[in-house]
Amino acid sequence: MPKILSVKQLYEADAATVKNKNISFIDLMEHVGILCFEWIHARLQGSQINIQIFCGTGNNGGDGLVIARHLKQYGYNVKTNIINCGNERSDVFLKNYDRLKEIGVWADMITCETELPEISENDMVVDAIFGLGLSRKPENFIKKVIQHINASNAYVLSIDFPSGLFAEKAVTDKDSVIKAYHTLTFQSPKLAFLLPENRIYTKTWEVLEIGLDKEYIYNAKTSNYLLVKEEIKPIYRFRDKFSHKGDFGHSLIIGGSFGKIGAVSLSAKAALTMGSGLVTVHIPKCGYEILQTSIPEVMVEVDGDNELQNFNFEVLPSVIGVGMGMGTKTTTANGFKKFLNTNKIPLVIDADAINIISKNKKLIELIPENSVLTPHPKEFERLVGKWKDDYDKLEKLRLFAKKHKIIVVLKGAFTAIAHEGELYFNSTGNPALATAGSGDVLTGIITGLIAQKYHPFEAALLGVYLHGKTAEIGMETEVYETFVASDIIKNLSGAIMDLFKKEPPIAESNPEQTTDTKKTKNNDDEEMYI
Ligand SMILES: NC(=O)C1=CN([C@@H]2O[C@H](COP(=O)(O)OP(=O)(O)OC[C@H]3O[C@@H](n4cnc5c(N)ncnc54)[C@H](OP(=O)(O)O)[C@@H]3O)[C@@H](O)[C@H]2O)[C@@H](O)CC1
Ligand SMILES: Nc1ncnc2c1ncn2[C@@H]1O[C@H](COP(=O)(O)OP(=O)(O)O)[C@@H](O)[C@H]1O
Ligand SMILES: [K+]
Repeated sequence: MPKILSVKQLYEADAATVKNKNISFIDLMEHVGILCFEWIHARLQGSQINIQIFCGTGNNGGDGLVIARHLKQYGYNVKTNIINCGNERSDVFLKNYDRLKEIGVWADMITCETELPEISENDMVVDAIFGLGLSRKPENFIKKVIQHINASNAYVLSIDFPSGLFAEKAVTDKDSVIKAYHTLTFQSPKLAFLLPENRIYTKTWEVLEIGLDKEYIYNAKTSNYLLVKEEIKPIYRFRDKFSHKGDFGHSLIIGGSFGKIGAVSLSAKAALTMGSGLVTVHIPKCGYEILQTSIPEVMVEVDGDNELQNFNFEVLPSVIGVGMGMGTKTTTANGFKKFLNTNKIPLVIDADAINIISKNKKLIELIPENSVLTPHPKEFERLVGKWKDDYDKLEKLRLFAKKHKIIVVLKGAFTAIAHEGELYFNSTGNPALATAGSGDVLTGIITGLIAQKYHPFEAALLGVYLHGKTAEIGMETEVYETFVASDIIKNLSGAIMDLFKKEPPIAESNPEQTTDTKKTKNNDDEEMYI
């Protein structure tokens, strides 16, 4: 599973690569710079626009100088600006400065505000001011440079990081960070890119595999991972020829109230479509006919007139998904508490069931081990209280799931699945999923998987991944706005088939051989410059 490495680990991986691969750091930087150059060249195809490269004086700036040299050698219009960030100049920065001079290019040294170059909105800016080595928030003159770039409206490509964005802690001054269109980041996805509070600093990003020492990365310990197809595929189980519906479990979906029967209907349909052998819904009477006519495959039990009261279901389910459209009225809340007191069946807890638990936190202790909670951020906040920033939120998530021995699926653009102190960030999905009932479908999918004896943790990983993939498939024929929750269910089959679709072979990146790139992209709708 792609690891989200820390800054310290990335520096260690660098050192291990230099040591074990018998490659000098300057050659490694050359390799990295060429990968970035190739990325730009593939998109610009020789276009004679102005490219302005802003370099710091550390190794991020060194990358910028390598990019500048190769662009220049390919005949691009390049202007290289070196920002005097401090007294330090890294060795490889200086070497690359000389190499640029050797091909007859003198970079402009910018040391104060009055020297800031004009940037047209038609220019392309390459931001190589700070990367991993950002040690404090940019201030004074450097902050002015960053603001100048941001105000230009030019397309900004950041190298490794948008300059000014910390890798592992929150930004305290929004005006001191580059707002990139796209970021080419090296080797590992960065936690900073997965957090909603950082969304303004890079619209899109992708990982360039730069060939750092595999053994180091294999052994590196982390508790943050990016969830990608290669890791999901082995979780999926094929059906045996002689299997029958009894092998695939019985999902019970509990929820609904007057006006919100659709939520249960979506969950039930999703559990069924995901392969649950049987599905029963336990709903208030007002939903009886709706459910019976809309999903004939599903069995219906009723309880209360317009909202649930007793939770006295008669079936013996393998798993229960509970909370969708349920409401939090006192009668329902009391019935739910009684149910939690006696229940031993694994649960998938969503929406109002989470809200009821949040109002009476003692109920958390009654949640069976390995149950799955699927809050969106607001529901999670009701459960654990406010957080300082998104890093704090992730720590709360990690601790909450570990302490209560449950799996928490914190929904969002990069849904985070917390299990045993580790976090798994989903890589699929897009804003088409920001639509009514999308979460209800996710609960149904996870419930349907647990019914089929997937471990709840595996069900959460597979369910979240497939849910996101349906929206990517949807965008082959639709736009974000027209995609609705029922389309998620419709595309589930495509999402499963996609797991086994043959991808064109991806060459592995090797620092000694600079033409190969291996990429992990965060989305498909990256804005091209041309
Ligand atoms: N493994 C990999 O991924 C590879 C990484 N590579 C590249 O190396 C990059 C990391 O390079 P790096 O370590 O030299 O740090 P970098 O980001 O250039 O900044 C350090 C300089 O900035 C300064 N400085 C910091 N904050 C400041 C502030 N607020 N205001 C003013 N100054 C500030 C700091 O000064 P100091 O804090 O020491 O005073 C120092 O001079 C990485 O992002 C990637 O691009 C590839 O080439 C090879 C493989
Ligand atoms: N911008 C986005 N990118 C990817 N996934 C998203 C995005 N917005 C929402 N989602 C996904 O859509 C689902 C929304 O769930 P939720 O907020 O509970 O919706 P509802 O309450 O309408 O059912 C979650 O799985 C979430 O991860
Ligand atoms: K940068």
